[in-house]
Order: sequence, then C-alpha cells, then structure tokens
Amino acid sequence: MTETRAFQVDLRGLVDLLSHHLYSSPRVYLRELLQNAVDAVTARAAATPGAPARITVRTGEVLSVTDTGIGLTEADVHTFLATIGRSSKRAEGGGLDAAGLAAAREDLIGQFGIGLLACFVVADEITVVSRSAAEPGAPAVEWRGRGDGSYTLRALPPGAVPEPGTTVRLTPRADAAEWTGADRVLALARHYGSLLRHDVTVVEPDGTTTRINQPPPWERAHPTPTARREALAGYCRTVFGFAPLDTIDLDLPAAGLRGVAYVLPTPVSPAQRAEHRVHLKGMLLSERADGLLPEWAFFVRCVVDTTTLRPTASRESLYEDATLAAVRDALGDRIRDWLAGLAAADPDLLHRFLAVHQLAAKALARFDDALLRLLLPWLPFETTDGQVTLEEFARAHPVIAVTRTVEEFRQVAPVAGAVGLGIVNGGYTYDHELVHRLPEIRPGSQVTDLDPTTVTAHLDFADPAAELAASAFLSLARDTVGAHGCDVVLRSFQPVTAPALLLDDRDARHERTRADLAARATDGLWGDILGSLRADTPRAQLVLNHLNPLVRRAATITDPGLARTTAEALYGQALLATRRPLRAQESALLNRAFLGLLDHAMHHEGNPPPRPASAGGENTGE
Ligand SMILES: Nc1ncnc2c1ncn2[C@@H]1O[C@H](COP(=O)(O)OP(=O)(O)OP(=O)(O)O)[C@@H](O)[C@H]1O
Repeated sequence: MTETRAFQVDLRGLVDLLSHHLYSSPRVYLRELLQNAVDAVTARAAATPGAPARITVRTGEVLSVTDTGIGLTEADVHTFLATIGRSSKRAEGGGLDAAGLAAAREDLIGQFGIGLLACFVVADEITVVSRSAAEPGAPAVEWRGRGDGSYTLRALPPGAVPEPGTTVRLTPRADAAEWTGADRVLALARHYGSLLRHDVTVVEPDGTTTRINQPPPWERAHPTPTARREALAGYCRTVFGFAPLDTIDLDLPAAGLRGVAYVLPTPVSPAQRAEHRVHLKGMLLSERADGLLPEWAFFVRCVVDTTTLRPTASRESLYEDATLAAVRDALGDRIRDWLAGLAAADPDLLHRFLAVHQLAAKALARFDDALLRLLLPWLPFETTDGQVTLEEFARAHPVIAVTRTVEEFRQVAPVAGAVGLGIVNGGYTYDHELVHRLPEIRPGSQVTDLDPTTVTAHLDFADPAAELAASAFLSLARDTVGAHGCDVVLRSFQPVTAPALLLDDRDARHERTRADLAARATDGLWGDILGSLRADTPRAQLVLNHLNPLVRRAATITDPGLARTTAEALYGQALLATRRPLRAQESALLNRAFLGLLDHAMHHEGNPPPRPASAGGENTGE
C-alpha cells in the first residue's frame, strides 16, 4: 500500500539559508517584526476604523514589539504563524480575508509567510502573545516557537491580555548582541520605519521613549511653497547628504506612488549606479533600488513611497515586472516635463543644470526627439569660436565641420580658427552624433565630418616662386615622409609659429594599420585579404607652413642627408602635436631624427667624429 507522507522541514537549515543567502544582514529581523505589527494594525483599522493603531518596541535584555492590531486566535496561530510559507496576507481563505479584509490586503506589506523566521537569526526562541480583535471572545494565546522547529501553544486565562493585539518577544543570543543593543534597535527602527503611517515608538531600558516616524515631507502641510521647498531640501540633506539643485515632485496616483526626485548638485558618471530610496507602504525596502528610473536619469536621486511595486522575497530590491516598467516610464516622463518646464520658465536654473549635468542632458537629447528640440539650442559645445551653443555657432558658420576625436580638434582648431573655418569638437561623448542632428532642428544648416582636404582647401597656397624654390626639399620630404603613408604640401597659414600641421583622420590611420599588417602578413591568404581591402582612403597630410622661418630655411638646405633628417624632424614634431600614441616605426623615426640633428649640430660646432674603437679594445695598460 502506498502511504502519503508530509515533507519534513529542517527549520535550522531554513533559517541558515535565509540568513546567509536571502537577507543581506541579520538586522532585517527588526524590519520583519515592525512589518508584521504594521500589517496587523492596518488589518484591524480596515475592519474597525478608529481602532487603536500603536506599535511599541521595547529594548533591553528582552526585546519586544507590541501592536494593537488584529491579533490571532489559536486557529490562526496554527494556520499562519506556525506554517512556514503560509501568509494570512496572501492565501485565499486566509484569516484576514475571512474577516472581510480583502480590501486591506492591498495595504499589507507581508506576503511570503517567511518573515518571522528572520527572528531566529538573532534568537533561539520567539514568544508571541496575542488576542484577536476579529474574535474578541476567543481566549488570548501564547505561542513559543523554537529554532529547532518545535513550538508550544497555550490558551491564557481570561483577563491575562486586556486589549486585542500582539506582543512578540525574543531574548537575543549573545552572538547577536551587535544587532539587538538598545542604540542599534533605535537606529534600525528609524532606518526602516521613519515613514511608517502608524505611530511607532521605541522605549529604552531607562524609560526614554522616542517616536521614530512622521509623515513624509511631501505629504505634510507647509505654510508657503518656499517653506515646502526648504523642507524637501532639508529631507534630502538628511537622507542623501547633499543639498539638491532642485526637487521634482513625483506623484503617480495610478501606481500608488508619491515622493520626490532630487537633482544632484554635482556631476555624476552615467556608469555610477543610481541609489534610490524606495519605501513600500512606508517601510524602507531599499536604499539602492535599481530600475526605478530610466537609465538616462542618472542625475537625480529619488525617495518614493509606493503601494503597488512588488519586493523580491528578500525585501531588499524591486521585482522587475510590468508594473515597475510602467512606473519607470511614468517617472521618466515626470523628469522630462520638469526639464521642459525649466526651458520654458526658468532659463537661469536650466543654465545651472546644464553647467553641472551637460552630459546627462546630452544623453537625454539623443533618446528623445522632443527633448532634442528643446535642449539642443541650450547645450554648449567646444568649437573654434570657443564654448558656445550650436545655435550661436550655426548662425556664424553656414557649414559646420565636426571632428571625430578631441585630438583632431586640438590639432586643427588653431589653424582652422585663423582661416575662419567653423569646427566643433565631436570627440566628447554624444557630441559627434548631436552635432550631426542639428539640421533636423535647424533646417538649412549643414554639418560635415572634418577631413584633411577640407582644412587644406582653406589654407592659402604659397606663391609659385616659393613653391618652386622649395621643390627640391619638398620632393625629398615626400619621399621620406611618404614611406609613413603621408603626403607633404606647402601652404601659408597662421599661426606663423607652427612649422607644420599633420592632418590625419581616422580613415587614413586605418589604412596605415591595414598596410602595416599586410606588409607583415607572412601567410599568403591573410596578406591577400588585407591587400584586397586596400581602400582609396585619403592619406594623412603634412602641411608645411611657408610663413614659418624654420620651414623657409629648410627649403634652402642643399645637403640631402640634412634635408632628409629635417623632413623627418618636422614630421615627428607634427606627429607629437597630434597627441596620439605613436607606433613603433614612428618612435623609431623620432629617435633617428633627433639623434641625426644632434649629430649635425655637433659637427657644425667643429667637433670631429671620434675614431671608432677597435674590436678587441685598446690595451691601455703598461
Ligand atoms: N504581529 C502580528 N499580528 C497578527 N498576526 C501576525 C503578526 N505577526 C505575524 N502574524 C501572522 O503570522 C503570519 C506569518 O508571518 P510572517 O512574518 O512569517 O509572514 P508574512 O508577514 O505573512 O509574509 P512575509 O514573509 O512577506 O513577511 C502572518 O501572515 C500573520 O497572519
């Protein structure tokens, strides 16, 4: 005959699992106790509006949490308290539902039926004394549960518990003293319970009584809007430790969510994890909730209290579901609206915001066409006219060229600026893309990527006689520098102090890398592939400045060795000015040029080269 048996649960093992793998710290025991008390009070208030709603935490050798809540009958204790995984707050036919409290369920925090186990992380035994408010005639009960999984239950004599409600007591183990001392309990109660909606007090062993919660500042009445703003900013300083640039009210009635977003006063990296404080029905769920806001909103920190978002079983983060996704979108909209409002009504604050969160605003504009339209005219960019908005820049330059890297910009900007070419530094995050979108917002403006030929086309030609006089040097320089995939031209440009300009774009660099690899490829197939990729890409250009005195003198050098070294030195100097990492053969070229010039200079001084040392070394001894 087949016998059906029930699973046995090893409670010690289960508690161990919870404490080591579910909860991040033993301190959550207090949160679970508070939460049960809050739920019990909420359930009773739903059945009997106006019923007492107090929660008292007493610290000392014995720690207790007393509530004036719904209480438990003997049957409730067996069904809910003593059955792990069963919760009156979720189960169909649960005690609270039976009492007609289905509506209140929405306001309850617990749902998993495992919370009480957290107490076994700090104590070996828990005592619950309870009297039901739903069945006032039922006797009060005392339940003692032990960490080994056993429990006892006894009915108490009439009058032993005068009022409905529940007291949970535990005697902390010595090794849990860190979490159960009076100061720590007070701090933890404040930490978790500061926004709970019922009256929560902590009584210390010397009788000191502290109320630990009050309504959140966004719900309190304030005499003036300024007073409200100050109260909200003060709250930000307390919970986050900074004075916000501005506060944004968050109110999503459909999602049962209220709170505020604080705009950070200093820049943050988009990669930094946003840390939002999320309260669930008043109880602090997490100080580091992820996913509450869209990723682009990394410039705000939120505090919210919500009734609809679901916690994970550890109660330390939000459960990623459709509700959270909808809330995230709606909160994103609120932050967008705030920005739109600033642009329309408070340009001063918008300027201050952009001064700090330029990067965030740029990230935002990329995502959202409406915001692009709204923000692009205000966003500053680095240009050949200095730090200006694109709008201003476009007015002065009908055609805007944009670089792909900061180095390219640094190198070309002084020269391009002098010849009136309008260039924007597109090397910073998002800038290249945003500048290219300017014509969408400003029809008629033209944006192109900067390439070497555009710049050279704007530089003045040297006069033909000068070009002719320099032709021998130029052809030698072309020969020398050409080996590095670079052309040489002669032009006149400002500033005169710059002997040469290396115009080198990404395509030209790629082509050089490809050529390098192809030359090194010993394997025929690989060499063929790289060879076949040879593109007709623009080569880099070394533009020598004919206005520069050094270049003028170089053009007259007759010694081919010195002319070659001079060409290499000019190329090397222009190469260094690009501030990009040098390749091995470029470093070798610089070395060669430097040593060559040194050698030439010493020759010039009249120092003859030393006689080479003989192979075996001279015998200088006697
Ligand atoms: N202070 C209390 N007053 C009345 N009933 C309580 C109290 N504490 C616990 N209970 C009962 O014990 C049950 C189990 O509590 P437990 O804390 O283990 O889980 P839960 O609160 O239902 O869910 P969660 O695991 O999400 O916290 C509750 O559903 C409730 O019926």
